[in-house]
Amino acid sequence: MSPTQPPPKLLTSLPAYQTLQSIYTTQKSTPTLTLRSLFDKDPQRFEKLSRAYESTYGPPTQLLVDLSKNLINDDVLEALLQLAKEAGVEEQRDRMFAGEHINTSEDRAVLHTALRNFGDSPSLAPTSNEAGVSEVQEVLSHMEKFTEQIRSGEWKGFTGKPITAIVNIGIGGSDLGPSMVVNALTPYTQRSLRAFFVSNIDGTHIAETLRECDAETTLFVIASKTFTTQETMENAGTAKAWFIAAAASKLSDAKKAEDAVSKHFVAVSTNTSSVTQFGISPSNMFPFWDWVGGRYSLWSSIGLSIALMVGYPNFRQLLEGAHGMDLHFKQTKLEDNIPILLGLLGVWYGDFWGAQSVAVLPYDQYMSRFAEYFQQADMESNGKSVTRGGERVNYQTGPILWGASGTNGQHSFYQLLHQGTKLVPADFLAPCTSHNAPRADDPTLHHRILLSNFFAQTEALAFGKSEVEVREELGIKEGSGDTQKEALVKSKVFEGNRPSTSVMFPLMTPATLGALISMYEHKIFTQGVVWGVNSFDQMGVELGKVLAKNILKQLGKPEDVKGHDSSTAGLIHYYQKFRKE
Ligand SMILES: O=P(O)(O)OC[C@H]1O[C@@H](O)[C@@H](O)[C@@H](O)[C@@H]1O
Repeated sequence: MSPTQPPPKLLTSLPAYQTLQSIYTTQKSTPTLTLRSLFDKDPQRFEKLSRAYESTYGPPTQLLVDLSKNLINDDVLEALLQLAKEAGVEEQRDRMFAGEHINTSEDRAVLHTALRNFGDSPSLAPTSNEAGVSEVQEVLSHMEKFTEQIRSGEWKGFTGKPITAIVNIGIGGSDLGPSMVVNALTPYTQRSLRAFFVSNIDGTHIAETLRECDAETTLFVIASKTFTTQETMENAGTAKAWFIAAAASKLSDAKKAEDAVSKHFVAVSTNTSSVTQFGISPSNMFPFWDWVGGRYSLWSSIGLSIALMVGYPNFRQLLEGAHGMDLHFKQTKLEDNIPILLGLLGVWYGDFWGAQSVAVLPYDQYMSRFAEYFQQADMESNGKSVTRGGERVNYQTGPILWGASGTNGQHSFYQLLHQGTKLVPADFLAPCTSHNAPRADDPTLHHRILLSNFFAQTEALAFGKSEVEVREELGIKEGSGDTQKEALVKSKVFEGNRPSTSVMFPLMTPATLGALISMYEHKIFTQGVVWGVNSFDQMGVELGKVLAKNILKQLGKPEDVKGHDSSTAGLIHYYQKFRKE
């Protein structure tokens, strides 16, 4: 740990924690935080508790973040902001931007924000002289040149045909970001190019993808920060063997087939020697640096597949949109700082109301992978139970994050959101305008219906339907004496008071998406600081990897299966009995 960085205090030891705890306990006995009464009492609640974001950098980008349907009043908000101060959110934020090694366990800087700083905002630039920061623009230029060559057809495959399929082979941060963004920005993609993302070691993933591809027109992007990840290396090896076999049969020359690899394989990594060893020349390599965390890497050359699909200018706008939000996060006072407010709300629900999970619910089909992406970003960042100082926490840290795009979720899990026994704070996101107007006679019909559902759901969650209303609707007076009818009344009641945050934006554009991702990254950061954890390592993924390597060696013969508990040994023996070679 750098000497300038004191070990964090436990959240429960902060004075503002006690204030919040007492507000929570008091309101439990005499409910003060009921959304119906909060809205009734204050006609200005929406104006007071919604925040409009307008970018000051890059393409004009707007977001409306409505916090008013959250279980907060002035006292809660004040105490939460005080909590952010006591936890040192602003100081830690400034350390991150400056390039201090805030990833203490790995002794690394955390500078994904430097990847989207084009030099116009010196106040956000790192002061630490971290190796690689000065190369960012150079790598972007290489990406720009290469993506233009592929998209224009100037870059030819080994038989002289242009590239028509991009296969990104990577996993975790080297997969989820690019695949989520390519999906979200589908309207901006070059439709003559198809994108595939292979991540799983399950041979089905690569096999099904290769069935769709033609070696003559396919470009493989091998994306791995470390270039040692088992899944990626095996999938890349399989793709290379498939390619060489296809090229050899076409060219009838093994040497020429090997040479053809350079036209069809590029690498994105921090590990030049392993890339070279794999057989990809450094000229076909797009580097990045150890200060870019895997789950924060889509802004780096890991975004190559994005740039290939949407074009470099749109990729740049994605980065600019994110930078606009970085400026907001760095420069806006706490009470208007959207990522900080979102982060504090999460702490309020997790550590005081006992919420175990949060739902992310985009009403935009293009954002169907948004929740999946943020599962890694959030849960791998803050799923920790010791602080940066090594102290075991005595409170909840990162939530379980889940979600699906609207309206699909409504016909699936929303029942639990409305009437279940668990509190699930939810973020609802929606664009005001859709990219699609599938019906000629009424172009906006689908979107109007979609958005009416978006508005209705947060209203229903917040205000519910009281017993009085249900009785009135059914015409059943209190104490009717009919047990069946009484049960029906109870089952139709919606308690309401279920919190949500709504995020709206004019249209899903590259810059808007950049701003949204950056907003959530900084929310995760804020929470990590409040909880005192290191949001930038992922020690918890290691043990399983080590055990799997050992087990792999024992899968051959039953007598090799050693050193396991009876369950694990029994499962391996079952596999050995039924497997087919
Ligand atoms: O990009 P590489 O190095 O292949 O890592 C891929 C993924 O590996 C996992 O084990 C995690 O550590 C992720 O954070 C990471 O994104």
